[in-house]
Amino acid sequence: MTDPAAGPVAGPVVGPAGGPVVGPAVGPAPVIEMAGIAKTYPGPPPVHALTDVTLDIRPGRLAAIVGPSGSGKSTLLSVLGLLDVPTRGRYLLQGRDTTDLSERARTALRASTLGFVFQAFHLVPHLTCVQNVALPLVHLGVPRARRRPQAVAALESVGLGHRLDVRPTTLSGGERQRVAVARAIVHRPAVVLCDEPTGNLDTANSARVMDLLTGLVAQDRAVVVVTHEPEVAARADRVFKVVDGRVS
Ligand SMILES: Nc1ncnc2c1ncn2[C@@H]1O[C@H](COP(=O)(O)OP(=O)(O)OP(=O)(O)O)[C@@H](O)[C@H]1O
Repeated sequence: MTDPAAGPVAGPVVGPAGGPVVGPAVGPAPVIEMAGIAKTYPGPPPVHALTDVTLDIRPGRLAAIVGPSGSGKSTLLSVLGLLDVPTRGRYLLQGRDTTDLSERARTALRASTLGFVFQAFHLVPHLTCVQNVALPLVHLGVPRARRRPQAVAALESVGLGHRLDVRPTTLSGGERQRVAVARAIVHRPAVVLCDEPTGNLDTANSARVMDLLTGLVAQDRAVVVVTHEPEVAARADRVFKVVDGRVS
């Protein structure tokens, strides 16, 4: 597993055994493998939000999840993000079966392996940009002295090295989302999960955020984007279509 406290934001992803991720001719080994995943919300009445979902996500790839409203995209992202537990099926993250993890182990795995970007940014308004970006490092127990340099490096990597100590409320929407991207990558997660990351942005800022996300892909991270926007999906290496809880 990538050591989230190991240093700068950029750099090659390594495999579970510490060596480079080397896969079959089809591409690098999957970082995520789902087989037969189902999710039913109990209700009443019960809602079968996901049915028999089998997919894999590979490093160095941008995957888009598209589909009509209510089709199950957010549910799929929640399961991928270890925020929700499937009713059935198997979910391997970096080769580790997540199905029977305790809540505590699930939270720890989520914190070390995954980064999140949301449509509405979800920044803490009373913290500065650098404090917001350092939050995942606090949760991972990174020593205080190492947090700021890592957060600064992450903000520099999204072009915000000059806005370190201001509050995000003083920034534009595009800048706020770039802070959110910095927060998502500061601990060097293997996978970045994004829920409509450009949904609140104009065309120019959307393109800039997508450039950042494709830059992560170039660093061998896996990026997964739920989107309604065809121009975002058009940049994906793989598009998963969700219809009535089934993925194709
Ligand atoms: N907590 C919940 N309890 C019960 N049903 C839920 C819950 N969350 C979602 N659902 C239902 O599960 C189905 C899939 O919802 P989901 O939010 O995953 O769809 P979506 O594709 O993300 O939709 P949208 O594009 O509108 O955000 C819908 O029928 C929804 O009403």
